[in-house]
Amino acid sequence: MAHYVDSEVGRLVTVLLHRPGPELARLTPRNSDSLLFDAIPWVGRAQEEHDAFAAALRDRGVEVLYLSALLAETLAIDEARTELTGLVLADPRLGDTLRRRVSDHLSYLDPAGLSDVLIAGLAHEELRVRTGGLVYTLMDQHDFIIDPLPNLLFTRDSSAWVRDRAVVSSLAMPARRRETTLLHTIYRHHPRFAGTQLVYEPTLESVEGGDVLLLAPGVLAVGVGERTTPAGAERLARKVFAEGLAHTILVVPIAQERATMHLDTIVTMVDVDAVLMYPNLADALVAYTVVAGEDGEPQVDGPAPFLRAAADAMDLDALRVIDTGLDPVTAEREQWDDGNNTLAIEPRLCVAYERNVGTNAQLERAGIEVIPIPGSELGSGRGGPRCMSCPMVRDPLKLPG
Ligand SMILES: NC(=O)NCCC[C@H](N)C(=O)O
Repeated sequence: MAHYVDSEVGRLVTVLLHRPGPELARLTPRNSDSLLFDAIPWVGRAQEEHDAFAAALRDRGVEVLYLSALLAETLAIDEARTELTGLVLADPRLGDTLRRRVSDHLSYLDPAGLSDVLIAGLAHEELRVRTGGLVYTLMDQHDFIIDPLPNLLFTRDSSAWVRDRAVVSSLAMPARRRETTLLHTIYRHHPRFAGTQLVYEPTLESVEGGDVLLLAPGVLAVGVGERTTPAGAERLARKVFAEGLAHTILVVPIAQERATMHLDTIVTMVDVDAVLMYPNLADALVAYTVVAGEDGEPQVDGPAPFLRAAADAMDLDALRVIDTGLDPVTAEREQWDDGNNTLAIEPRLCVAYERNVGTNAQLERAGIEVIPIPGSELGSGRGGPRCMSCPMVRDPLKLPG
């Protein structure tokens, strides 16, 4: 199976999603901040919304893969099972006694059951033991023995594909770090990905998929801010240059704030030469242009206005810019609600949250067809259709002219 992605907008063939499940039911007012949710989602409704998202993609001929199914299939392989349970059991919080109890508990689970626990976590009350030692005894009943992964929903961030290589992210926030161990094991053990080379690994400097945009074949934009660090962008640049996956990387500083946690919260592509962009930042955004020097080391030029640097790198006269929202206040509201965060199915066709009516009208006016999906519950984690999807196959982009 050839996985291949060289743009944001080439016809989408295969995408990885995660249908949210019991891990969302772990969110409480007590833990939602540290688990990176702004509200407590209604789980059943979030699942309905997600099913509508998956159906919209399937209706357009896209193959939808589910992360939990890939994980369960991977866990049927002994080596993968040993690797992932080993990582969970290595948590120093457990101590030896509780570690033995957890190990016993996991050993009785079939691959699907183990997949469920690795995603939804294990609560204190779910581990029924007569004696769990000091650690179990002193744990609060609200504590988790294995932390849940509610942000697995945002499959964009934990991995991304650049041409035929997988970038397994190194996630910045403690609440998300274990997500990448699942992807790392899936890509190295699941038969579907046999022979896949990894360009990035979870132990390296922070890089998150939401910050990586494939502006055009050979041209990447990488946001650096709350999540991806300059060191991560530099490491990624060195790797993609060494493997001939790109000739130019635009490194784009973004404010270290929740509203702009990833580059794809302020800019996404909707056509080969058009971006949907948060107007309150459009003019201020700059980019450093990074190319490979003769010694293979990244060479940095700039800064220059982002839109100018991007057009130059993409060999365009200019990028067409469509504004999020109609006025500064609507723009700010709709940017917060992921109005910017569209997923292109092909040039001029994208999926967007229905609630962002001003932005979606702007898109339609600019000739971009919008497939609206509900997202009132899904959005409580602050992520839209692009965040919730990891394209694995897109048709190679044919550039105009
Ligand atoms: N690419 C994205 O912007 N992904 C959204 C991630 C939301 C998640 N609650 C987080 O804070 O990481």
